[in-house]
Amino acid sequence: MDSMGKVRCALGLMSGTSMDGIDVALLWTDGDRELRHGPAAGYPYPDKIRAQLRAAIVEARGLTDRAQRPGTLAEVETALTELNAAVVAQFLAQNGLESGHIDVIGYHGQTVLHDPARALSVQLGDGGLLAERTGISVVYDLRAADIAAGGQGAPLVPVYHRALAAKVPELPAAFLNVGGVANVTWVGRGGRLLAFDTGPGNALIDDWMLQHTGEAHDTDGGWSAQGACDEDVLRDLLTHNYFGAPPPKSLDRNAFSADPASRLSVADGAATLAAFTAAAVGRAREHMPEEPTIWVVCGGGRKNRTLMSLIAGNVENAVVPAEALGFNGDFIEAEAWAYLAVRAELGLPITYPETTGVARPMSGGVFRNVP
Ligand SMILES: Nc1ncnc2c1ncn2[C@@H]1O[C@H](COP(=O)(O)OP(=O)(O)OP(=O)(O)O)[C@@H](O)[C@H]1O
Ligand SMILES: CC(=O)N[C@H]1[C@@H]2OC[C@@H](O2)[C@@H](O)[C@@H]1O[C@H](C)C(=O)O
Repeated sequence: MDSMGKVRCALGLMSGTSMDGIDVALLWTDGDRELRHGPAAGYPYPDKIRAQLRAAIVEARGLTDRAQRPGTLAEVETALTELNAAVVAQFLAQNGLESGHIDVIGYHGQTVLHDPARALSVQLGDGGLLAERTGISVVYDLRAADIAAGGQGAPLVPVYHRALAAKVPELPAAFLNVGGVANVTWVGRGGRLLAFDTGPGNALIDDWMLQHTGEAHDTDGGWSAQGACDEDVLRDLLTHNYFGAPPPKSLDRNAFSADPASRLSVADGAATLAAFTAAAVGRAREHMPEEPTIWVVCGGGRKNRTLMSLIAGNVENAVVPAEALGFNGDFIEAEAWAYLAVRAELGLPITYPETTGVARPMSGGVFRNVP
């Protein structure tokens, strides 16, 4: 498979479950092995949008169809899409680019509901409006075809992790993304894959910090480093039947509750919730065919030093931030959405039985060309 296809210039737009903002990354790729990384940048959500999204998540609980937009959902979707268009314009200007330089945008949007048991995963984001505003073709709703075909609709980043694995000295390797939720991709020799959400990532820690200190997260793990894990509470949290369940499996942002920790001090709560995320990563090993030689950690959670050392205590072999292999750990998911858009345009698979449980490898995406 040395034949290199046509290289396309793709822009990935990712807004993850942390609801912190929009990550943008440029990638030149043939949708296969050719990867050339361009500039990347993060644009935090304004407080107003963040508050609207928190309300939207509550409203979205009642949805029964991914296309429904009752209540404020339609208004929030339009505001969010306009914001993404403004961010694209800003990103292009900051990097001396014009819309004509970009072949395609891979647009994730914002997940407001993920319930694979009901074949429902809803991302707010209007691809048609984004194409109109930016003058660039858009591929979006990349989870839709997979979930309609009986897959989990998540995680989708594994096919990109597999492409990155070419840079890992020895397989099998695990790519661990610690965002709001945490997900892992195990890449074996010959590109064999296994992927699933491991459990909580930062979401419980973030919510805890916001509630008790008004801070958005446990910066660098400072609070958790001062606290002690409450083993009884941790045991209680780990009784959830998700961890022993075999993959495929994926999670909603709010699948777990921090209630068992409610009596703890701020520092002990942060330490216990970090220990919960790390222990869930440890439990993920039960499902892997072989121990990874290395754990490559991406996503904002890799900046929580307490969490990183707790993860290291729950796995065998090395745990390194993505930067150790030359990757930009803040933008792997945005790059992945650029990569997925190109694969979708080429009709290449983006999900597999081993990543989402879909019956056979599937392509996906909804396409909106420039009007
Ligand atoms: N300096 C830091 N110290 C501790 N945690 C941090 C730091 N910087 C970011 N984070 C954490 O990382 C989170 C953002 O991570 P990231 O952008 O990878 O998540 P996401 O992409 O929104 O989520 P997902 O992968 O679930 O879709 C923040 O909400 C915060 O919890
Ligand atoms: C439904 C949804 O948005 N899921 C996210 C979430 O955040 C992490 C984990 O849960 C993962 O399954 C997924 O995101 C990544 C980008 C993915 O699909 O690969």
